[in-house]
Amino acid sequence: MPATTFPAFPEDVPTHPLLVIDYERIKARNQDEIDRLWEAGTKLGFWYLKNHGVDEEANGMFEMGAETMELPMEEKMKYEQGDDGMSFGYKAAGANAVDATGKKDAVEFINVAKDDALAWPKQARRAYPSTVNARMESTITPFIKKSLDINNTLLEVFNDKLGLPAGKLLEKHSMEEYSGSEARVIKTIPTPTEKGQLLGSHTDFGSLSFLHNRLGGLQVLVPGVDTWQYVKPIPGHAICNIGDALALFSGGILRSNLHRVVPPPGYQSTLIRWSLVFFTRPGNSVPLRALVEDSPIVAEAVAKHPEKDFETGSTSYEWFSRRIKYQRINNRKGPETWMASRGTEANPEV
Ligand SMILES: O=C(O)CCC(=O)C(=O)O
Ligand SMILES: [Fe+2]
Repeated sequence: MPATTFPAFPEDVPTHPLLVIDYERIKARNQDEIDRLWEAGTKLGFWYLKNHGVDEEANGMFEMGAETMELPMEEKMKYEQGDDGMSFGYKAAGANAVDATGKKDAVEFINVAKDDALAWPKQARRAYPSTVNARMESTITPFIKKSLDINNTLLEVFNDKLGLPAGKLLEKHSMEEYSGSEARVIKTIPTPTEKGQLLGSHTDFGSLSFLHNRLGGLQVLVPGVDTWQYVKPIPGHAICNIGDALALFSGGILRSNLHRVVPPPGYQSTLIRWSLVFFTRPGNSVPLRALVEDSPIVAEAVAKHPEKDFETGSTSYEWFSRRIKYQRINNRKGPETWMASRGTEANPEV
């Protein structure tokens, strides 16, 4: 079972401070807190979230992840994602590239679709290992429901700040429509000689990510700074970030920032690294484009930058499955395959 206490993040390693947003105050629609969330979402696209009330469910998810990763490889591979662009299921370490050279990633993970968690005991999208099924009702569905609740509240706040009609962003993330929304538990075995990327530099594919980290390793590339900087895990604080879909809907006002995972610093590099994410993504049929007809604020942002392209011509499903598919080593033909997996980071103006 993953440990719940960890050696501290070393003091002499520089980190990038994120704004700390208090979820209780956001829920109460405190204007100062909303303004700080807006600042975080528009400047870097990353922030800490405290008072989110999901620690217990997150601990259960880490246990589910550990139980799953302990299954024999042959068993896990029965639930592998495959090479066609589906994300749900198991991904072995080394199945994805981390860069254009085709260097392999080092992270193993299990992804559970929000659609399966909400439909349980019916199967919506795919079957899972027994360790997932055993904890669907007790652990996974409660974690996913709480995470959805939090991300939906944040979406409502961004909706209003963007001057969109009430409920517009929630409509694009309907609970009923199938989507790429999923929970992910990631395990990374320490690799003493590895200094490079464990999970390649990327922007997130959907709208909002809600991340629970205990060891360091996550790094962000802050606008205007040319070196990667660690984000230090803080107990009880989730790390939240904006993905491509919200950046596109908002005409680039909200920022989908590059990030990656490298070995944790100092003594932490000798430990198994566990992380947990819930990704909120738009419904499969939703076109990814700036919502210019719905908000003068978005329309103005787009008009100010005619050089930028917010018309992807893709639905959320197409965007998401393309990115998953071309990260896969099995689909690799050359550096162009990696380029085909890129999102808004390939268009750094967005
Ligand atoms: O493990 C982490 O800290 C980050 C994971 C991540 O960025 C992702 O899965 O998209
Ligand atoms: Fe990510």
